[in-house]
Amino acid sequence: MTLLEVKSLTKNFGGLTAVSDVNLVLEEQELVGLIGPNGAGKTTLFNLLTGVYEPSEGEVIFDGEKLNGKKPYKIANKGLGRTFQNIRLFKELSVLENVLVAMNEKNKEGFFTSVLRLPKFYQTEDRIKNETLKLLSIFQLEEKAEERAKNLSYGEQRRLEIVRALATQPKVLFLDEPAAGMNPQETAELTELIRKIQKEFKISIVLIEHDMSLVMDVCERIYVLEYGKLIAHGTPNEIKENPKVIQAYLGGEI
Ligand SMILES: Nc1ncnc2c1ncn2[C@@H]1O[C@H](COP(=O)(O)OP(=O)(O)OP(=O)(O)O)[C@@H](O)[C@H]1O
Repeated sequence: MTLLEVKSLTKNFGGLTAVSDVNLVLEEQELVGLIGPNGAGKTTLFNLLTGVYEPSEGEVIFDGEKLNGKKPYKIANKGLGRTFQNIRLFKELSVLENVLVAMNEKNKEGFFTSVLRLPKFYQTEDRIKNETLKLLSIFQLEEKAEERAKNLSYGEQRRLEIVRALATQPKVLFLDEPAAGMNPQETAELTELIRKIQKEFKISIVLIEHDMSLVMDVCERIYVLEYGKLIAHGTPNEIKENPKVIQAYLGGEI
């Protein structure tokens, strides 16, 4: 079933069209790549889909509902989770607290339950903590639960960002260059993790990534952007052999 539909999406910044007439679909439980040279419009497209920017033209339809004009937190609550290119953790908070903050919006107790610390409040708190620890264990971060985020290795911080996005219980997870700055070992582990996330959480994933081996390895379909326009889409094998894609990446020197 189609989960997300993007119709003729365009974003202008003054005279620059960063995203131009883009159409794409995302099915349930699909793992899709979004690639393209630097400045192609990939992050802008993520920002349009998650409500950070309003489209200049076009529509974003999620689960049959038009998202245009909705605030980012409303869109997140509807089930679109994301990570950012630059790490955005609360560095002074513990790993556990970082995830609890992300979960908070989804699990808000009634005002009186919270303020009066009724039994339900503690039950909910315990349940959330247990769920969080379970989530952390999938990402091999359980033993670091009490560690401050700033003391984690780079790869661990990136994994924690993904945990935070998953804590909002998304139906679609947008990962913006999750392997950026990772060494080959960390990238290989991340590749496995992305597969595991899709299977265990049964969600759709859209992945922006410059590491082509990662993209070709995990994605079922790939969309290619160049100068804001979609120039190709297809399976990894089709994309690898597409002359327009080769031209975009290698400037015609095949
Ligand atoms: N807020 C903004 N104001 C003006 N121009 C912008 C803004 N955000 C992005 N752009 C421009 O839009 C174009 C697309 O940028 P975007 O960051 O979406 O590309 P990208 O494909 O994600 O690139 P990269 O792979 O380098 O991250 C670029 O020319 C960029 O300079």
